[in-house]
Amino acid sequence: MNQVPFIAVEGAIGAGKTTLASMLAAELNMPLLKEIVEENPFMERFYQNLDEWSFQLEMFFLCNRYKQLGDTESKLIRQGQPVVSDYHIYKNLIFSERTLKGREREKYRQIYHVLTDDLAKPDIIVYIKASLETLLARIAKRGRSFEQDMDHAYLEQLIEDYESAMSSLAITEPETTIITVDGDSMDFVADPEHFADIVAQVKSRIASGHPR
Ligand SMILES: Nc1ncnc2c1ncn2[C@@H]1O[C@H](COP(=O)(O)OP(=O)(O)OP(=O)(O)O)[C@@H](O)[C@H]1O
Ligand SMILES: Nc1nc(=O)c2ncn([C@H]3C[C@H](O)[C@@H](CO)O3)c2[nH]1
Repeated sequence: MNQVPFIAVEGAIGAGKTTLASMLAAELNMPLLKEIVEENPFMERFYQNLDEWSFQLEMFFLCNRYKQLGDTESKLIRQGQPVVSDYHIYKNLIFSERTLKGREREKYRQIYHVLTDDLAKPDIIVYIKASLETLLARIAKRGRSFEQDMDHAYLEQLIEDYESAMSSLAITEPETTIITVDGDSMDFVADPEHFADIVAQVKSRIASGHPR
């Protein structure tokens, strides 16, 4: 691995990505790339009517992430600086394949590939895998109003979509190391030993060397 790793934290809604990414960035003394969700003007309407608002919402997320990652690439990654991000660009496809249909899905796929195929890919993905019960508890704890009536079937489906996505990334991006964290049993917030265990895994992958 490059001595200056690009680390992305991923997992379904409420898994703890931002929390863990912030903790890792502080612990490893790396800059944090954090997505600002509240700026998305379609969020509330999307959760009220998925079919009507999916395309606008997915395009907004895609354009924002493209800009943010493009900037990060030129300011940090290409300058030899490490970074910890609270998302992987691939999540756009995980969500859009679930929320879009027909011509919109096809058009979105094409735009996704045009925009993202040449972006830097993370060296390490820390994938927080958590059950529906855990995700619902964390979504309730965070208390964003637009997420409180989320369809459980949608969330359950996303858990499966994340599982498939991580399996396909392991094949299509073999140079990326995926560290899976059991988000139900590993409480990196409450238990310092659990966090230390995750840090040790990340450090060992960095030390093991793996060209980007
Ligand atoms: N290991 C944990 N134990 C207990 N609470 C946690 C844990 N991780 C995160 N939380 C809490 O769960 C809520 C969701 O966490 P966070 O915002 O980090 O999730 P996320 O995966 O970034 O969410 P999103 O998918 O919406 O971006 C927050 O209130 C956070 O404080
Ligand atoms: N449809 C859709 N596409 C995405 O790319 C995407 N990324 C995040 N989210 C939702 C999950 C949380 O509610 C909230 C914060 O992560 O935004 C998304 N929803």
